[in-house]
Amino acid sequence: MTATIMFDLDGTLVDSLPDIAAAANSMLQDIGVESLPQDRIKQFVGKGLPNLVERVIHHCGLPMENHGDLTQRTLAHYNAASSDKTVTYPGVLEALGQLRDMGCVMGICTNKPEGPARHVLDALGLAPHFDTVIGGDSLRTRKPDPAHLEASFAAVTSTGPRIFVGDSEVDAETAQRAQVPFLLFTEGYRKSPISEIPHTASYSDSLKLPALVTQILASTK
Ligand SMILES: O=C(O)COP(=O)(O)O
Ligand SMILES: [Mg+2]
Repeated sequence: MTATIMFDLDGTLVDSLPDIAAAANSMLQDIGVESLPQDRIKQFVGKGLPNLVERVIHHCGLPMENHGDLTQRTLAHYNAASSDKTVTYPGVLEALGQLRDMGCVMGICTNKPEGPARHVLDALGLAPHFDTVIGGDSLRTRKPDPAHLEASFAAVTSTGPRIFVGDSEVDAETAQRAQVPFLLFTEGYRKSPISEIPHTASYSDSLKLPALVTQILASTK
């Protein structure tokens, strides 16, 4: 038996924070506001770009009426440089190759806008592993709405158990609401202790992923 596996992108397969932070800080520079440290911006990642900009506006005490304009500015900066400093986490390419060899069908369910998500996957050589990419602006809703994950599974032809792999509280809530087993990557952008994030299993080394998927397949036989 094989599995159908949806993956979160930012903080799970790729460390994209440097490019996300650079885009947000370029937007702040455009309007003459001082840059924020990368670790601060990390706390704002997870619920999509419009939400990140909303949190930057709130943090900097800027008027919320500029949200639309500042979101477009940030997206433009991000589209211009979404893979400059972004790297694949160690072991990810090997693990994806092994899962593919096991016959798993895989896709991306990310809150990153679909355009830059596809660009990053292409630039880092990850795209061939995935049969679908559903971004944070692809539907009228996004994670933690389970409809985002359900639409991602519905977009691929698959058999066998479903699994979701992610790094955040948002991903855990999405999996729980969709009633899908959840594998938590502990080295991404989570804000809470691992013990407070509901998960089926967790891992810090992506090379462990194929074995964890095999365990879930064995337990669902
Ligand atoms: O863009 C975000 O806020 C997070 O993206 P992710 O869903 O791939 O983690
Ligand atoms: Mg993530």
